[in-house]
Amino acid sequence: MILQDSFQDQIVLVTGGGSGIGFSIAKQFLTNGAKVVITGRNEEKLQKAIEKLQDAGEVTYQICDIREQEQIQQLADYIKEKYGRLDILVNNAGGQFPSLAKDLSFNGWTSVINNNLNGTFYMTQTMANTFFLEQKKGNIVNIIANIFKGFPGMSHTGAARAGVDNLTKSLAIEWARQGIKINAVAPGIIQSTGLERYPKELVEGIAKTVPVNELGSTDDVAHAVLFLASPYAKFITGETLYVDGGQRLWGDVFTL
Ligand SMILES: CCCCCCCCCCC/C=C/C(=O)SCCNC(=O)CCNC(=O)[C@H](O)C(C)(C)COP(=O)(O)OP(=O)(O)OC[C@H]1O[C@@H](n2cnc3c(N)ncnc32)[C@H](O)[C@@H]1OP(=O)(O)O
Ligand SMILES: NC(=O)C1=CN([C@@H]2O[C@H](COP(=O)(O)OP(=O)(O)OC[C@H]3O[C@@H](n4cnc5c(N)ncnc54)[C@H](OP(=O)(O)O)[C@@H]3O)[C@@H](O)[C@H]2O)C=CC1
Repeated sequence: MILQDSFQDQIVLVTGGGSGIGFSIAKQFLTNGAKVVITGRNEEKLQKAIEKLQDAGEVTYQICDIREQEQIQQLADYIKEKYGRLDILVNNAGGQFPSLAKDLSFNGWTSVINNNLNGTFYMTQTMANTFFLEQKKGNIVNIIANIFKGFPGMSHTGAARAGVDNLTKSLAIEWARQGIKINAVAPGIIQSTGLERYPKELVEGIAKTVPVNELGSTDDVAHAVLFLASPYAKFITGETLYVDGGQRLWGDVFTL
C-alpha cells in the first residue's frame, strides 16, 4: 500500500494546533494534502501559527476552549458550514502544572481534570454526534502522556490521561460498527513549547532517563498520529502508542 494521497482533501481538526506538538501535527497533515482547522484559546498564537502554516495548504483557525461545551458546538457548526463533514479529530489540547498531590487545591485538581479528561470527552462526543456517527466514518487520535508508571508530581494529569486512555478503549468498541476508529498517542518527554513551562534543571535531569538518550521531537509525535489516522492502521483501534524512546520500560524517572 502506498500512503501517497491518503489524506488528500481530508478534513482534519487539531485542537491546540497553535503551538508545539499540535502545530507539527497540523503541518504534517497539510503537507499530505489535508484541509486543517486548528483551535486554541489564544487568538494571537493561532494567527501566528496560520501565518507559518498557510504555505503548506488550506488551514483556518477557530477559538475554542475545550472546557466550554458551547464553544465546542460552535466549532462543530463552523466545520459543518465550511466543509459539511469531518474526517479526523486530533484531541491534542491539554496541559497541567507540576504539583505534589498534598499541595493541590480543589480548583487546581478540577482545572486539570476539566482540561484533559472532560474537555477531551466533550470534544469527542460533540464531533461524533455532529459528524462521525451520521457519516458512519471517523478517525480520532487522543494525545495523552506517559502514564505507564503513574505520574508522581503530576497526579492530576496522570488520572485525567488514564481516564482518556480508558475512554479510548470504551469508545473504540461502542463505535466500532459505526466505522469510527479511536486510538491514543502517549508522548514521553518531547522538546516543545510546552516543555518550556518546566524548570530547565528538572527537564535536563529527566532527559537523562530516556534510554535512547535524547528527547523526542514534535514531529516524532506527529508521525505516530498520521500513522494511526492512515489506512496503514485500519485494523488498529482502542490502542495507545507510546512515543517515549523506551522511557516507560527503563529505570526511575522519579526518585522518592
Ligand atoms: C514535582 C515533579 C514534577 C515532575 C514534572 C515532570 C516534567 C517533565 C514532564 C513533562 C511532560 C508533560 C509535558 C506537557 O504536558 S507540556 C504541555 C504544557 N502545556 C500546558 O500545560 C498548557 C496548558 N495549561 C494550562 O492552560 C493551565 O496550566 C491549566 C489549564 C492547567 C490551568 O489553567 P486555568 O485557567 O484553569 O488556571 P487558573 O489560573 O484558573 O487556576 C486554576 C487553579 O489551578 C491552580 N494552578 C494553576 N497553575 C498552577 C501552578 N503552576 N501551580 C500551582 N497551582 C496552579 C490555580 O492556583 C487555581 O487554583 P486556586 O483557585 O485554588 O488558586
Ligand atoms: N511536550 C511534552 O513533553 C508532552 C506533551 N504532552 C501533551 O501534548 C499536548 C501538546 O503539548 P505541547 O505541544 O508540548 O504543549 P503546548 O503548551 O505548546 O500545547 C498545548 C496546546 O493546547 C492548547 N490548550 C491547552 N488548554 C486548552 C483549552 N482548555 N482549550 C483549548 N486549547 C487548550 C494550547 O493553546 P492555547 O494556549 O491557545 O489555549 C496549546 O496550543 C498536551 O496535551 C500536552 O499535555 C504530553 C506528554 C509530554
